[in-house]
Amino acid sequence: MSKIFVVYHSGYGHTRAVAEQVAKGAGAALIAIDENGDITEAEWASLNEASALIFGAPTYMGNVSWQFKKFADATSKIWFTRGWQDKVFGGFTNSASPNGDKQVALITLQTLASQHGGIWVSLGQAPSNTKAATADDVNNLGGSVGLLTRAPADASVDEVHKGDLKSAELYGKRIADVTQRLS
Ligand SMILES: Cc1cc2nc3c(=O)[nH]c(=O)nc-3n(C[C@H](O)[C@H](O)[C@H](O)COP(=O)(O)O)c2cc1C
Repeated sequence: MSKIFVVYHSGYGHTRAVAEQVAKGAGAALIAIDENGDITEAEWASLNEASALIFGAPTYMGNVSWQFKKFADATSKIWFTRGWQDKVFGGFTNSASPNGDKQVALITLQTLASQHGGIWVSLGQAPSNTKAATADDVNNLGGSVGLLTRAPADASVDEVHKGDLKSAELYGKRIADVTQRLS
C-alpha cells in the first residue's frame, strides 16, 4: 500500500475542505501546516517515508501563503540529501476569484516538487467550458497543471464549489493510481 500525504496550509478552512477531498480520492493522510508555518518532527518523518506528496495552499496575494512558503523553504534540508527524489507529487490551490492568479501559486508548488526531483502529476481532467457549464461541473476553472479550486470571498467553508470538490477527489485518485503504477 502506497503512503500518500496531503500537506497543506489553510488560513480560514476553505483549502482544508479541498484537501479533505483530495485525501479522500487518494486514500491519503492529511498534514496541516500550522499558523506559524510549522509541522511536527513526526510529520516530517512521515513525509520522508511517503511514496507521494500532495501540496496544498491558498492563493494569497497571487502566490502561496507565507506559511506554506516557510514549509517549502524548510524542505531545503531534505533537498540537500535528495531525500524526496523520484517521489510522486501533485498540488492544488484555492482562492476567491475565478482567476485570482492561482496559476502562479500552482507553479510554485510544481516548482517545489521539481526542485526535489519529483514526478509531477497533472490534473488529467478535460475542462467544463461550454455555455451550459456551471461551478457544479468538474474542472470548471479549466486547469491542467494541477488542481485549481474556488471559494467566493463571502463563501463559508461549506460553500467551496461542488464541481471543484469533485475535481479534487478525482485528482487525488489519479495521483494514487499513478503512484501505484510506479511502485
Ligand atoms: C491575505 C489574503 C490574500 C488573498 N489574495 C488573494 C488573491 O491573490 N487572489 C484571490 O483570488 N483570492 C485571494 N484571497 C482570497 C483567498 O484566496 C480565499 O479566501 C481562500 O478561500 C482562502 O483559503 P483558506 O480559507 O484556506 O485560507 C486572499 C485572502 C487573503 C486572506
